Amino acid sequence: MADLPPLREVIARHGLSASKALGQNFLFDEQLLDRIAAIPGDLSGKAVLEVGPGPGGLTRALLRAGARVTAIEMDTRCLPALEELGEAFPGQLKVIQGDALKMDHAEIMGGEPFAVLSNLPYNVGTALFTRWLGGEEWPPLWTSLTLMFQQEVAQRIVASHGGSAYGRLAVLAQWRARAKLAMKVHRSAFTPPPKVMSAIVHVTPTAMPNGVSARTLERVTEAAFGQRRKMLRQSLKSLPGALEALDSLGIDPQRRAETLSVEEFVSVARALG
Ligand SMILES: C[S@@+](CC[C@H](N)C(=O)[O-])C[C@H]1O[C@@H](n2cnc3c(N)ncnc32)[C@H](O)[C@@H]1O
Repeated sequence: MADLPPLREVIARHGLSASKALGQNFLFDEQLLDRIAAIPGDLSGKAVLEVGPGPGGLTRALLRAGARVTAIEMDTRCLPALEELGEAFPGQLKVIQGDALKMDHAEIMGGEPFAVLSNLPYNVGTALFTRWLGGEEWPPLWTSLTLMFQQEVAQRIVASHGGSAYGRLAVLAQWRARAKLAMKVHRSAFTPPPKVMSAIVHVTPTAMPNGVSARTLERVTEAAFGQRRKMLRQSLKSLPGALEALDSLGIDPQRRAETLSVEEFVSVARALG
């Protein structure tokens, strides 16, 4: 196995001071990085998409685990460090420079199933998460998502109905996938430390319920949680057929959005056709 220099040395040698504009907070603890790389299970020989490798901390853990990694990084300053890493693991690492939000990931991965691992800035992470979990096509080409979020967002993704964390993100993440909180990561593990705690969410696709369109479900949750303090009879009023759907399903229109389970949202969307 390749003998790699410590990450701090790599960063110093390549002058990779963390850029605030690019949301850079680096992880240096290699044991922690190995534990993160182990979350999706055995990656040996598997295709992995890593978004935002930065200086390559998680990347080296993935390569050590035997994964074939395609990494998309926006910051050109990181490329020489990633190139060095690629040389230490011949044939295992492909680096693509650019904005992951503007790329077709399935195409980049050559149509082959892949696991996604990523530690991204909050806004980019949420945008990609919504994209990976949205759309009518299911199952997706990705086999799992292992993503770092600020802890509060991670809790919203895995939330059950009945609480204030439950909302559109939870329904999106749970109606045809299993989402669990895999690991909490203390802010002090990052350089520089962010203001808030982080957590890693692990998502795996499940079967898509029959007769439901992703777009319709999205419209229902958008309307319901858009006015989450209101009763459904008010918040869903603007959606044609929604109040009739509640009636036919025996769902009390005086309930509020956060009391509806994921399954109940799915049945409302199914009734709307
Ligand atoms: C929070 S840092 C994490 C770096 C490294 N993975 C780690 O854990 O130490 C996020 C990385 O994502 C990169 N990045 C930010 N926005 C991006 C985008 N839209 N596409 C690709 N990379 C992006 C940043 O340049 C940065 O290297």
